[in-house]
Formats: sequence, C-alpha cells, structure tokens
Amino acid sequence: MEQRVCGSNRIAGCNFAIYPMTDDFVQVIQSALKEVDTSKVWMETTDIGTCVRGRITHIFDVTKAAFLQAASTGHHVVFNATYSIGCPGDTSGDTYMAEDESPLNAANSQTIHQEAAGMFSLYPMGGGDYMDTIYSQIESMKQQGIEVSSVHYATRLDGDGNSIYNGLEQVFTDVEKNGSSHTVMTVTISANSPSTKGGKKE
Ligand SMILES: Cc1ncc(C[n+]2csc(CCO)c2C)c(N)n1
Repeated sequence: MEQRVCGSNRIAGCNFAIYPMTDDFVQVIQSALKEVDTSKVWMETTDIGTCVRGRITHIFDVTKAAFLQAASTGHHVVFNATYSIGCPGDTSGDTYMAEDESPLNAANSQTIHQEAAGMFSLYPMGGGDYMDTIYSQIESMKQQGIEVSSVHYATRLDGDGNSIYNGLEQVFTDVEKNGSSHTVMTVTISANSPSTKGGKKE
C-alpha cells in the first residue's frame, strides 16, 4: 500500500493547460511539451491538460519552461495551472520524490525573455489565519520586481515571465514550509496578447 508523506518531503502536483490562439495550436502545445525535460517528474497528458507530480522545484521548473516555450513562439498563448500540495488523497508512491533538487530546465528558461500578465489565487487550507498568509505572500511578491495589483478574487502580476514564475514558486514553497497542511494555488498567465492591459468596468 502507498504511504502518505508529511513534513518537508511531500509530493506536489500541477494540472496545467496551454491555450495557443492560433490555427497551429497542436504544434505549439506538442512542441512546448517536447522541448521541456520532464525526466524528474511523473507526467500524464490528456485531451484536456497535463498533470505533473513530484518535488516542488521540478513542478515549477517544468511548468515555467512549458509556458515560456509556448510563449516564445510569439503567438498569443494563455496558460492555466492549479498547483497543489498536501492533498489528502495524494500519495508518495512515485519514485520521482527521490530525485535531487537540481532543476533541468532553468538554464534554458532564463534565456527566454518574455513579458507576461497573469493572476494568481492562493488557498492555504487547514489553518485559521489563512488571510494573514495570503496578505504576507502578496507582500513578498512585491519584493520580486513584479508589478502587483489587486483584482477581485485574485492578485494580478505583470512583468517578466521568469520573474513572475520565480515569485510564484517562492510563494508556494514558503506556504508549504510554514506548515500549511494543504495548499492550492491557481495561476493564469497570458503572453503576447493583442489586448491592452486592464479592462472596462461595467
Ligand atoms: C499542456 C497541455 N496539455 C494538454 C493539452 C490538451 N490538448 C489540447 S490540443 C492538444 C494537442 C493535440 O492532442 C492537447 C494535448 C493542452 N491544451 N495543454
């Protein structure tokens, strides 16, 4: 029987999908997934998205690289992801938790300079002071050189794709380290959008 893990070595996971706004969407999705080295994560791709599971470092390394690869085609792409750690139903059965911490795609991702606009929502579950955790993580995002602004139900992030991703990884890692029993974070990032920033209020 598979063992559930606790402490600093819990399995993290992410369900993500890339939506390229081009007739060439199949090629953009398939090559983004092919260009990324996914050998340190468990991965499954279906018709609605891709799931990766393993150590936090690799989950972020792989999803950041997939987004940046797709965005580097120059097409308008939207990327959507749900990160989770500590889900009571998840297990540590996969051997991927034995991998070292060294990310396989970081060097390549750093060569991709891509402006991006995104938003994230953080759900630190299982503790009573969740709003304090959320506010302090939004504050720490502001220290990363990313433009941070409030939107309903989420926090908007504007800036370099690598910086946004590094900030998201730090938030997720910090909340886990601080003892949240189950953390979920949703992320939407858009690159190369022809629309102007912001929107009209009705
Ligand atoms: C990251 C990611 N993984 C899977 C899909 C689902 N999907 C939609 S089109 C297509 C290619 C043809 O099979 C696939 C796999 C996605 N959108 N993004």
